[in-house]
Amino acid sequence: MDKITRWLAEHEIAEVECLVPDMSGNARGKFTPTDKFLKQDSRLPESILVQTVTGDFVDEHNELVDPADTDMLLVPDPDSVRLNPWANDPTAQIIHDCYTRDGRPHPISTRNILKFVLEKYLLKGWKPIVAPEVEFYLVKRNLDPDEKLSAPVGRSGRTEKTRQSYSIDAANEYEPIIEDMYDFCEAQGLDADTLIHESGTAQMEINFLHGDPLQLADQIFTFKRTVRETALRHGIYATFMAKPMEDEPGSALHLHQNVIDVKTEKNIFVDETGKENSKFLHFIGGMQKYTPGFISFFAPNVNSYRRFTPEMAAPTSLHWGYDNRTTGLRVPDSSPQGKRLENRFPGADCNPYLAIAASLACGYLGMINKVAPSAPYQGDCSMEPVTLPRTQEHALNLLSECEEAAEMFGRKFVKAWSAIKRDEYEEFNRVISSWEREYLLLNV
Ligand SMILES: NC(=O)CC[C@H](N)C(=O)O
Repeated sequence: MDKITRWLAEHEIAEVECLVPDMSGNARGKFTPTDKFLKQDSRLPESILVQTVTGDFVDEHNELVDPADTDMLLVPDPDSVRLNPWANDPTAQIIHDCYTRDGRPHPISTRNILKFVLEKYLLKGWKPIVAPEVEFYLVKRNLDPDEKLSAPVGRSGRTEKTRQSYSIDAANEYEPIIEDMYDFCEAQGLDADTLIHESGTAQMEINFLHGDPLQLADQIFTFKRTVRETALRHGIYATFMAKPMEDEPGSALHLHQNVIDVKTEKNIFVDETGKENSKFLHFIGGMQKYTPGFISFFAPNVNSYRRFTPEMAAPTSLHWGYDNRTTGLRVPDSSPQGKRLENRFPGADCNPYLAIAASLACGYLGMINKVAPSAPYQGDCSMEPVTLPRTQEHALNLLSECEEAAEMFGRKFVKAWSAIKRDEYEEFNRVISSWEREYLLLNV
């Protein structure tokens, strides 16, 4: 706490945002005046952990959280203290770890789930390293959900024909927003590296520098808030929805991952001569074998499954390949120390703690169980049959059959996640879509 106290004093902080990521990876919490924050233990009701983008989850059977909705204990993580650059008064934002009242890491906190997976690595003397890339769209403000909410912004009215990844002119068009975004990132110490204009109109991608998985999950959590806030200040919205527009590419959260030996800090995916070794192949094998069971963490919303279509550089099957962007698992060209696997399955809409935890869990299981991968895929993999689940229901059924997911994430967590996501799926299914009305109302 000393480190935090000093930091708050140094920055003359008046208020502290005590933040906890919810099930969707969004920020929940409370504001506390600094003096109160320093004097009291922080507490919040346990039920915020089961909140999602669709609102509060009603725990009918009182199984997931304590029926009395007791407070859980919050412990601020000194490594997550950041300035909130858009607040009026000097404000700090601090991510908190959640504990049960008897002092155990809370089993339903998504940040804890990532920590559980990292502990498994540590027991083997390993430390994973990740580098995320996050895509998002800037969209016009429109509060009517029946209208095309997500019309992209842009003077040039680019269409599919003129779609250009990496276009500097397109990125320049959004320069004022992007400049503010960078300023805010810098003020918060986020390692946002390069920004490019992606192939969708007004679609951007930010690459993060590689580093510690928990730190980077915290950074993405903070970055999403930052991007939404910056866009609002410019009178537009930013969306991390996986597939916001039918005719534009979806948005991904690609994860580059490798593992180092804690003692030597050497990449365990290569041997002394720099050649990739069996651990690397088993890591890939694990990603192939266990991704179906864990896919609901890469694709957490009903909309996420619309992204898995063969066009637009999104994955549709479990193949892997060398420097092949049509496969869901890609081995980029690299130096030996940089040998890594890019997981292209997660959508930008995922909870970064859970997506990173799931991805590392699959690789870990592959190494532990020595799972052999298929042969690397050559050529255009988007021509292959779609084998990834196309619905949330299918993904949740795969999760329920995956004993390893319950072992890695904890039974209570998987139960909570499944209950919440099935509930959302049922709610979505109740809604008669405009497509159904258009084609079926008068024709069947
Ligand atoms: N940068 C890319 O490779 C495009 C990825 C694509 N937008 C997806 O949804 O997966």
